[in-house]
Amino acid sequence: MNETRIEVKDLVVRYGDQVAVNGVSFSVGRGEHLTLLGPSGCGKTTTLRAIAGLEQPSGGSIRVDGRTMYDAAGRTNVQTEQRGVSMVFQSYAIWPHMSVFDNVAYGLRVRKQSQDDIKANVERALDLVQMRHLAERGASKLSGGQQQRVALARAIAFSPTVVLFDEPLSNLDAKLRAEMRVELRELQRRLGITSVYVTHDQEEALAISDRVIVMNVGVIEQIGTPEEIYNRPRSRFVADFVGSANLIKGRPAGDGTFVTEGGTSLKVMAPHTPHGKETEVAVRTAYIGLEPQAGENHVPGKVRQRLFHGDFVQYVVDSGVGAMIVRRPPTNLLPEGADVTLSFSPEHCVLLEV
Ligand SMILES: Nc1ncnc2c1ncn2[C@@H]1O[C@H](COP(=O)(O)OP(=O)(O)OP(=O)(O)O)[C@@H](O)[C@H]1O
Repeated sequence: MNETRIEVKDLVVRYGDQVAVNGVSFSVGRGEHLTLLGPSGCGKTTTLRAIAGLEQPSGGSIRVDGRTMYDAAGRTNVQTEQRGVSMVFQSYAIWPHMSVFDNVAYGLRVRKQSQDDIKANVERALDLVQMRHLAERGASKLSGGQQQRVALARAIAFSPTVVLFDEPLSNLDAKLRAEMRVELRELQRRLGITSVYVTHDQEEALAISDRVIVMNVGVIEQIGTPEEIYNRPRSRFVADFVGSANLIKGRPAGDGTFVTEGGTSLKVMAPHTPHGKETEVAVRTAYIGLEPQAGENHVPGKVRQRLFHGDFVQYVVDSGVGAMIVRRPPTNLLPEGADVTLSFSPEHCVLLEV
């Protein structure tokens, strides 16, 4: 995993006056699944397309498997077809008038493989996505999930070293998307594919990635494993965009203590050094209990609202540190108006840097 397969350094991409990607650097290890996550317009698709050679950067460098694909200084810019990378798009981009087999074979024919190789490679790819039994079917007669599998088979048929995914599951309904995530992750691990994946869906990013890059307005906000991003958000943006968190304003008072605007003293953890005196702590909604626990921060409160979601219950609790959202399992339901003690450990009370 430590062997670097993709290296992006100080990447800048402009559209006219607008800077879409503003100095982005990261690397992807062999067999790693890295996800670029961020809101619409943050530059994640542009970054991915630049790696594929579909976008012309104006600064920085891109290396894949030790080969320089783009280098502003050295004026290198390798053509898309010569980069050895494969891409799966949101809109499947499969041809409805062709059979499943021909769709998958297309890229191999373009690469002038022999008939025998084409047959073997198409069948292997279709086996991997469990679509071989539908090889002769017309692509227009497939469900959304099956079409996406064909697109995936086509992307892996020529054994690319790197696969780039641009929101490949976003056209599927929620249930199928959840199923395909599991399949995709399984396939990616089994084949040891090095991949960069773009999504705006934070749940998807956390579920399927080895590491996640959170982007905002053309720059990287944070890079880390899904657990690091969730448990140790660096900024208000990350705490807010990934998962759900309560943000409490105040200032650090030394010795791992944080004093809220309302004067409540909390024990916190500080994985990052805060920039200013006024800052915030983030407390995940899933990490707050409603009864006292030894060694935790305690804040008295009253349940203002209870929303039953099925898989969990969401409480809005008015407290001395503001209105706090709390997610609990759907058992031992508390009524609205109940007096509670908000309880969360210092480890889950994360001081934000910015
Ligand atoms: N072809 C283009 N011409 C001009 N501006 C563009 C072009 N493509 C993207 N942009 C702009 O560049 C910025 C980054 O776009 P990009 O598509 O990379 O964002 P994104 O994070 O992938 O968003 P989305 O999820 O909506 O695709 C946006 O402000 C966008 O409007």
